[in-house]
Amino acid sequence: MASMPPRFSSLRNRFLAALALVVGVAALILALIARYQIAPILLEDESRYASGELDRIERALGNERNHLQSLVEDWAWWDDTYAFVGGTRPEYVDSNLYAGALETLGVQLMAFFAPDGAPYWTAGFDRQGAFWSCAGHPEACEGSRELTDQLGSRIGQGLDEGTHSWLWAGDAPALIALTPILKSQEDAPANGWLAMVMPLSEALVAQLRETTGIELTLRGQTVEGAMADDRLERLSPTRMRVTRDLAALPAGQALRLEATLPRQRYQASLETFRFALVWTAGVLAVTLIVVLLLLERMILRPLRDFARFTQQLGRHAHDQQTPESLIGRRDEIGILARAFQHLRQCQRHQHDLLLELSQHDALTGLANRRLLDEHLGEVLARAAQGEHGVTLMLVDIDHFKAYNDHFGHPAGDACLRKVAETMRQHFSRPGQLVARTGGEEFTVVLPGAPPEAGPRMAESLRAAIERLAIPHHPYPRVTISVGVSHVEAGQARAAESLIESADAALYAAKRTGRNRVQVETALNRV
Ligand SMILES: Nc1nc2c(ncn2[C@@H]2O[C@H](COP(=O)(O)OP(=O)(O)OP(=O)(O)O)[C@@H](O)[C@H]2O)c(=O)[nH]1
Repeated sequence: MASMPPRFSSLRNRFLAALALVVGVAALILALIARYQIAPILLEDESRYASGELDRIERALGNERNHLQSLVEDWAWWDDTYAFVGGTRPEYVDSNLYAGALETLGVQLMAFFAPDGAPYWTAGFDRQGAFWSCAGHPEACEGSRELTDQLGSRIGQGLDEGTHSWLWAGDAPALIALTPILKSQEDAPANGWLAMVMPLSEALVAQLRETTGIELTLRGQTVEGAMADDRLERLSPTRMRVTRDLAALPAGQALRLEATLPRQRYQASLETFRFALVWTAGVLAVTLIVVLLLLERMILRPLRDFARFTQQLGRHAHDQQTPESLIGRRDEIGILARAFQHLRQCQRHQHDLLLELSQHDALTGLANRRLLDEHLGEVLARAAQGEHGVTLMLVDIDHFKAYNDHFGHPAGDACLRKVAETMRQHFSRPGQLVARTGGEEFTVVLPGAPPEAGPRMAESLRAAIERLAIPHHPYPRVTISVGVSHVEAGQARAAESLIESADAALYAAKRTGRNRVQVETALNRV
């Protein structure tokens, strides 16, 4: 008999386990997507943002550069300057190249060059802020000639006659602008070059910080080989440092732009992603719960009821009807329940048929010996308990061989059926049983009949058969002989004994002429 499945193999638990596995795999895939798809996109976006911020600083620096270029062009295209480098205006030094003038311009160094790049005049401030102004190299007045040498050699190598500007990444970072000295009105050749150097001082950097809103530093840096790309260093979940090297003089040096930026853009994107994820997970979880509840209600619970019902059938309640809650369903479970019900009905029908066949005689439909034995055993047991007495009759058709021989076997069968039907009608009360126990021999069990009723009832049967008036040959009609035995209420008597007595009485009836009833003699009683 089938039993309920072990806990784990129940449909519900297996489904839940499979679901947990699917959810786990989905979570893992989601984590991998977040790690290898989403996070790189967000980080890439963050790098773009950082580079954009550096671009802004560079543009702000460019504005300073433009300002310096305008300044140097103003001075270089001034006729006094042209005359000064031509040697015809020496008072230019006193009236223009003094400390206050350079401070006002915000310039650290002004260098006038001859057309071949040789320094003509330099004026500026040294590291300590001391002002100098002298002809030729700054060295001549104890200044550093590193920058003027660099510019001089560039002029010497031949520059086109436009304005040039560079970043300076020496000891003190600075902006340089260099332009040819030209006459303002006439179309005269350049009379040399003027360079102005504006320090990228702490004040200027502070101003850049203010205009861009970015925390930044500028410093000279030695570089080897090609200029590296922007470098981004994530310092913490909320801060990052981005670095860019800007091409600068002298060769091998770069001006390093370093900005510390907040990571709120990345954090905000991450937060949005998490928010979407949490809500999606929440909606999915609620959906899953609803699906599980529906599954439990629509499929699993009815299936469990069905399984429980079939188990009960196996154990005891064989006749129990399939519950209406299952039969009445319109879904597949209802179809299954109805098909099951139909199968059970067929099975019951087959069972009844088999029982009928195994307990009844095929020709007459009367009980057979098996049913007789069962029934006789039961009524004798009740008789032994004093419930009632039992009368038993053995009935045999007289000269039936002769009947068969004369009328043929099929007619013999018809005769047997007629006799059997008459006997059935005769003894049709509850508890009374007529069995065919031989070819033309029958046994009748009559519980509850008093001892004196047996012979009377047997006689009545005999007369009824005779009244059928079934023609015989060479005898006038079909008759029967009956042997009767009886057991009284409260007496214990074996079935064999009762049958033997009736058989002996039947034998006596045959011997004494047939077509008669013979009751057992006391001698036959055991
Ligand atoms: N037609 C038919 N005949 C059967 C059937 N079963 C047994 N018989 C016949 O019943 C006959 C019984 O004959 P016997 O036992 O010699 O008894 P009898 O001729 O009735 O003689 P007595 O019993 O002494 O009166 C046999 O010829 C069997 O072939 C059956 O199912 N159908």
